[in-house]
Amino acid sequence: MTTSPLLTDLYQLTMAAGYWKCGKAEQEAVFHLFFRKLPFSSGYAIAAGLGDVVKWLQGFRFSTAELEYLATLPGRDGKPLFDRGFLDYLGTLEWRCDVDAIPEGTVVFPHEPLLRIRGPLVQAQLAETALLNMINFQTLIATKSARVCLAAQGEQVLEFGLRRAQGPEGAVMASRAAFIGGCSATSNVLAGMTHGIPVRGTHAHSWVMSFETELEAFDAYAEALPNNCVFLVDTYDTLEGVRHAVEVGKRLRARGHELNGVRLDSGDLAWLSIEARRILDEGGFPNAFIVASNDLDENLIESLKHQGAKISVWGVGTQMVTGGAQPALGGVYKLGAIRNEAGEWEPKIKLSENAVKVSNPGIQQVRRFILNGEFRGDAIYDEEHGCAEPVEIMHPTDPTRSKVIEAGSSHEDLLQPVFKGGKLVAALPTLPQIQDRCRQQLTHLHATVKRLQHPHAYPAGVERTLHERKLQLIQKAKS
Ligand SMILES: Nc1ncnc2c1ncn2[C@@H]1O[C@H](COP(=O)(O)OP(=O)(O)OP(=O)(O)O)[C@@H](O)[C@H]1O
Ligand SMILES: O=P(O)(O)OC[C@H]1O[C@H](OP(=O)(O)OP(=O)(O)O)[C@H](O)[C@@H]1O
Ligand SMILES: O=C(O)c1cccnc1
Repeated sequence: MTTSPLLTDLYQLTMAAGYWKCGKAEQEAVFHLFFRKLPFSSGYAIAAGLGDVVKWLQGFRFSTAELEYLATLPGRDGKPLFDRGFLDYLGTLEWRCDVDAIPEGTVVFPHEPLLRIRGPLVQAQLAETALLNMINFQTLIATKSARVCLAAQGEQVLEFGLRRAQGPEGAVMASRAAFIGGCSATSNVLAGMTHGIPVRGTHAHSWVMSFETELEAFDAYAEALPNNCVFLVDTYDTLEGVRHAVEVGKRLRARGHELNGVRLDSGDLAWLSIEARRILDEGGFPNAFIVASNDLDENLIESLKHQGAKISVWGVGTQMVTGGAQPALGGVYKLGAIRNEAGEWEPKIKLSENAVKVSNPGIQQVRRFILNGEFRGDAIYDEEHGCAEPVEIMHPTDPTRSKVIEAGSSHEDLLQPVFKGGKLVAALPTLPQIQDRCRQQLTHLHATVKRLQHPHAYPAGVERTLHERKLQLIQKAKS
């Protein structure tokens, strides 16, 4: 993954040049990264991408070659866009901001800051685009994966998406995020090496097609790779293919190996899997599993389960790594407060005709309330002012709806320090630990919030006193 600070939009650099010129570059600011709408009409999302964010921030330094490239960029009059003095200043920059983040694998909801960046305005601004790129995509895919894995009800889900992913880096990031959401393994060998994700695979139709007969193809595969025998059975006739797998499986067993399973990749997967199961069981292979693939997603998996499909491993490619019908999460990065010349924090707000787009002001934190092991509600509050007791949260866009947090709830604050003054202060979890966190988190959500369609809305909103200060700021900005 690139760690170049040029992984940004040009306007970040032109604004940076402007901040430098007008003496605001070092002014302290706080930005929050959040999304406004859950993807896939899901009841929750899974935070992901922080691991790559940390690597990118650790490498945040402009190299001589990068500065030389910037020096070649023309303004609209053809003269250099950037002052030499500004480029020299960029050359001295090292990451000095505080970063607080919601740990990867945490369930998150609209308007909750997944990242909070506090430090020199110019640095926080220059990080915006790369942070959005990494968090938006991985949060989208981790959420998709969590939905698919919940639909699979604990059965293995293999991520097969590399060939259909959004480019090579997108594919590796997608494999990482899919693993966080609950996938057991990936077919992407580079993601295996880069992130330590288990790699798995079967074989393609080309293997079968390159032989005269299917039987010959399975025999040759069993000879060459006797410890990796999952035969793709649908090249010519699926159930005939299963019978061939059984025949070859018996010869394999005689050599001291075992037929691991078969893969179905077309046709009616419910009916075929039931028939294939019968053939495998009657043939003496009750432990051979049935893998299914073919443009699967969470809804198809749920439907196949309702139909009684005898599938126990799910291969999911395109829909997993692209997000399918929703190819992007619309996360944004907004200024929450800026320190004025008197040294006080000034809350900032972005107005909009559209209530959902009016940003929350202040230095925000997210407090999650838990009762009897269940997540009961999240309050976005201003850390400078705290939460007023009893805690009341307002619906993000409909202030007529609010919820008072039940007495006796315990709570935890979700944003945790990752960088202090530019230094990494957190011990980063391993990918299996992040996956485990995701699995644990989901057990604390009520089943109705996890429903694939029309889920119950989890109460996540703005704490009352922050809401009131927000209304005052709106009034002030309008007048
Ligand atoms: N029992 C089922 N219930 C619901 N959807 C199914 C069922 N069986 C398969 N599907 C899905 O229906 C779609 C069928 O895909 P498609 O129309 O491409 O046919 P196909 O079986 O793949 O044919 P081929 O690959 O030979 O062209 C796939 O997304 C598949 O996962
Ligand atoms: O359907 P997806 O969820 O995207 O899963 C990946 C797909 O990629 C392969 O098909 P492809 O036709 O590319 O190659 P094959 O010959 O191995 O089937 C595989 O058989 C799956 O159908
Ligand atoms: O190993 C497999 O079965 C596989 C790998 C990539 C894409 N589809 C299937």
